[in-house]
Amino acid sequence: MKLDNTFIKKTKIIATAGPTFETEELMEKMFKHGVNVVRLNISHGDIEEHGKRIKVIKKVREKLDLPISILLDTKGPEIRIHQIEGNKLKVKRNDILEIYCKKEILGKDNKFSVTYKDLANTVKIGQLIMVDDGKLSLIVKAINKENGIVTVKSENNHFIGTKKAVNIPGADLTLPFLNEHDKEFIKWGIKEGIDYVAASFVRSQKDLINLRQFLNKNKGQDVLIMSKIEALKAIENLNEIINHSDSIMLARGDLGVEIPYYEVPFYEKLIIEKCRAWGKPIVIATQMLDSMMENPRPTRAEVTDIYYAAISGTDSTMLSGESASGDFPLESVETMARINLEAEKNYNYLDSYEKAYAYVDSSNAETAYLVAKKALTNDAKYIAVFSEKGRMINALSRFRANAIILGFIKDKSKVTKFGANYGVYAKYYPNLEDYSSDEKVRKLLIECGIKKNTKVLLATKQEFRKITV
Ligand SMILES: Nc1ncnc2c1ncn2[C@@H]1O[C@H](COP(=O)(O)OP(=O)(O)O)[C@@H](O)[C@H]1O
Ligand SMILES: C=C(OP(=O)(O)O)C(=O)O
Ligand SMILES: [K+]
Ligand SMILES: [Mg+2]
Repeated sequence: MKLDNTFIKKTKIIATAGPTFETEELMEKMFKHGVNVVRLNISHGDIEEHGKRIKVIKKVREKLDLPISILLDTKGPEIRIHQIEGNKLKVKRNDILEIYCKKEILGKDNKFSVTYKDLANTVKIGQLIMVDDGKLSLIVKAINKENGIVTVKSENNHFIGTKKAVNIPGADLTLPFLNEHDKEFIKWGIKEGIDYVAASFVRSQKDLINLRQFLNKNKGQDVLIMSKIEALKAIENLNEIINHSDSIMLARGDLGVEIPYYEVPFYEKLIIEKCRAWGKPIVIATQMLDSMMENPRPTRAEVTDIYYAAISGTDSTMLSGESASGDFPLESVETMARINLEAEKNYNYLDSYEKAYAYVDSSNAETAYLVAKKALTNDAKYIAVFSEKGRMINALSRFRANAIILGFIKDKSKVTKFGANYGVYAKYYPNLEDYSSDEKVRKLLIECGIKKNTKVLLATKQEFRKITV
């Protein structure tokens, strides 16, 4: 592991892989520019395609010796458009379109089909159907239940693509939380060594209990559950969902159409605060740099959005289409990293630290609290933690120590389990007893790219001390 580049930051970046972001060359650049977690969205693509990407991720992270995590994002109970001819169907304002739900057709000539067989029984005349995270609004004009065809009128111009998301705001969909497609992918993912499952459209703790059971039954005990808050029901059951999750993603794409879009910022602030208080990593996602799909520079609004997410205490910020299929994936990650770094300069570490203390609950927390305080009052840029399973590392991340947390972990399987955690870079290191030897620690830190004369705090769960490299 080399922590000597400009883009080593505390706020983590999750980037979605896709047709653009999948080559070895780009992966290497993206990892060096601040990507910490690669997201595979299984709403798009098959096992073979994602399998190729996992191979590349593993190869590059090994080459760079970086603890890059892999996140598998499920389909969940969602609606998507089937294949569109040429992946582009031009829709104009006031166009009349037919949506087929009982049979699959190739989308063209203002006709396309969707994955939800009950669509015609669910919608009502005058209701809104949203496509592509709300970028296209369709009003229901006629319903043919027998043939499963819903006729709609378009409110605006837009290009529809294959597998774009479809939302019916307020509707209760008759879809199971865990579908066969997701189960097959998750079983495969466990074998491939994924670190996180991002659970789409979680509605209650019951969904999460089922998912945990399914993971455990398939040897996925170590896989962390990241619940995506993107359904109205998830907002209603927020506390029980956070309680039953390892981490949370605020999936603003779907959420912004499932609830009124102007309520999203309120929930963003509330959910960051809840997750910070309960010590669960939180990810803010979707449209963070949407304009960079086509432009090399962000809008002022996007810069402000990322900055405020970071300074409000999010652990990670995410790239979706910007990295998966945009024209400027590397510029996007660099832009995001620079904004995150800027927010870190102005972050109120003291305030955050004091708030976290109110919720101390683990045996590691007392030492972590003292170490984090030392990092606040000293000029130590790094905290090197020697940990069996990483509990002490978790505790320190939670206190928002104002330092990069270098986690030396004995349990190899835990090394990539901190990708979404604020401040943490972990490395497999079985000789925890080396903590006591200044000489051995110095050598280790220099190997990790830390320069001579840098002040570093060393910690185990019992004690800590200072060292100058
Ligand atoms: N594996 C993939 N294959 C093809 N396109 C992808 C893939 N992953 C993402 N994309 C593209 O990037 C866009 C944004 O990514 P993402 O947020 O993951 O998907 P969505 O918004 O459709 O849920 C997608 O709509 C799709 O056009
Ligand atoms: C991240 C999201 O989920 P997906 O891209 O899978 O729809 C979202 O809805 O914001
Ligand atoms: K998904
Ligand atoms: Mg979504």
